[in-house]
Amino acid sequence: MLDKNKVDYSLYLVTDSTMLPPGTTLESQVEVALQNGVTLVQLREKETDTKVFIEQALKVQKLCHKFQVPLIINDRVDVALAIDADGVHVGQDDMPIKMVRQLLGPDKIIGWSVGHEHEVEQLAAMGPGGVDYVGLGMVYPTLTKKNPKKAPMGPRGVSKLLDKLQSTKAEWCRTVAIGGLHPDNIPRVLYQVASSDGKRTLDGISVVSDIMASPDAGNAAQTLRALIDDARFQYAEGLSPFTKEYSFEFARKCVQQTTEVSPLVQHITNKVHQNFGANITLALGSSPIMSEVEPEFEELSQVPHATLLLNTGTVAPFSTLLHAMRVYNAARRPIVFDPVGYSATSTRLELNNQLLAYGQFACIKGNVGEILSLADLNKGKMRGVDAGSVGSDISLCVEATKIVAYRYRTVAVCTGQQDVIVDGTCGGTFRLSEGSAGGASALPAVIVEAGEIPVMGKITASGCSLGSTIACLVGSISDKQHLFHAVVTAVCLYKSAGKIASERCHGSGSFQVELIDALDQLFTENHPENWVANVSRI
Ligand SMILES: Nc1ncnc2c1ncn2[C@@H]1O[C@H](COP(=O)(O)OP(=O)(O)O)[C@@H](O)[C@H]1O
Ligand SMILES: Cc1ncsc1CCOP(=O)(O)O
Ligand SMILES: [Mg+2]
Repeated sequence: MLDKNKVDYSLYLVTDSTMLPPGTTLESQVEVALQNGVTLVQLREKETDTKVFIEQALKVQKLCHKFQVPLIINDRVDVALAIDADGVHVGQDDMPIKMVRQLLGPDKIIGWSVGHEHEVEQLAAMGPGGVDYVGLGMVYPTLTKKNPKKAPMGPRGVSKLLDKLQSTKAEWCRTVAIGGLHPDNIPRVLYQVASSDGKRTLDGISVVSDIMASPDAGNAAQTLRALIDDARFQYAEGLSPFTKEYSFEFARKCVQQTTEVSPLVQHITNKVHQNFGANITLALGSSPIMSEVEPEFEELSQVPHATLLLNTGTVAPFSTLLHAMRVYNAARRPIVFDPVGYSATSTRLELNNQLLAYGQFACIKGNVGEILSLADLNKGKMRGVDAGSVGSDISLCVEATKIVAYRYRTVAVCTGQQDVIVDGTCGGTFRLSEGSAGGASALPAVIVEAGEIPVMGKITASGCSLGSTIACLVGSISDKQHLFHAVVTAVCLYKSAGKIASERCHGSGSFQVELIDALDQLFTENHPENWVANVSRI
């Protein structure tokens, strides 16, 4: 007899026989998946007639019994009743939960597809007698769901739904994430998804194509099982010791590589920054390309060492920003995100939040106003795109930068007289169902400074151009090299050039020109030990 409180949701297979590879059947795929660690099965056959569906359900049920794994039927309450399945999964447009419960009785499992906070409120209002678990998503785009009604929400969107489950006290409700989940993004999703209070993490992940469409479904399931059991998230190699000698050596190598590979830096940036950013990119031995033409994004992203600078300064159309982000994420090429004027208007806030909810960024860079707002530590909204007068409290800046780095699993940079850089990518562990441990405060952080350089804050697009600089250097590194160090190198280089330029210039007009000259010079000479900016670990 099923005890629905003891169900293991960790690896939940949802079937789809339209994607079976040649030589396999629905049953053969399910069987090898069960042999290799699947803990729950849902029969989801949208295009099958009732008679065949029941035949299939009985066969799959036999397999599930053999492995003592519960079988859930998608949508068809009648089929579930007819074969005495363990539960039913319904979507938002299917039979209402109350009716499903009346038909199934209290002991069966009811799952619901949930993508919006108000749906969580509804299930909370129904109490423990309603929904037993929710499928949260979709996390990433997937071909499995044809014409999806929901936009991908990314790990951040899923976390927000967990927050809602917490605030509505729906503690009985179990959760799995679904949509576009594969071995290359699952550890990150499991690590990243947690309620803000850290008390709620996912109970499992749900996959369709990764197993059903695999020519070796056993191996696919085993890989997923291992990732879940390993409970570790690893973005890059462990953090190297941050000694001065190591930093110089890394910086030299990083500049050298940038010269050698000349990264293509696609800029989707504001009009104010375009010319300046292109010249800075050239000074750093890289190739700028300003493009907002969606059909060419994919081709650009495939160029070796392509990098994307995504700057929301004069707000390119949302679809363009989103498309570029998807393309570069899919190509596993780095994106440097500069949410200019993040909370200056509600339009910007909404747009930036949507990008942040879905995408994965190598680096998020902002001025103090932007980073404080991103960390929810800014009182009130920003007045414009410049930092304003909020920036004097360095410990608050460090706290905010850590929150941003942790929340978005990125290298976060907060600019100002002192630049704060925090590494949120270095890895960690997750535990299904047990809440998230650790947190932002333990992340490695450094401060880069070269004294007060007021003129740096007095030219427009100086922050944006730091974004270009970061993108150039980040574009040059390999997967195995440490992203954090590349960002630190870029920030040091830029700050050092700013210091030199400020001494050579006659005012903010000539500062721009001197800044490009100084960057060019420092980059060409490549002697990081002579850079004037100081890096200190905090
Ligand atoms: N008072 C200052 N002293 C030294 N460097 C500064 C100062 N203000 C800004 N910078 C530098 O200028 C660049 C732009 O920073 P900031 O003005 O904070 O960003 P934004 O241009 O996005 O508003 C960064 O590289 C930052 O380090
Ligand atoms: C003035 C202005 N308006 C929209 S974007 C922009 C440039 C902002 O540049 P930065 O963030 O580097 O100061
Ligand atoms: Mg800026």
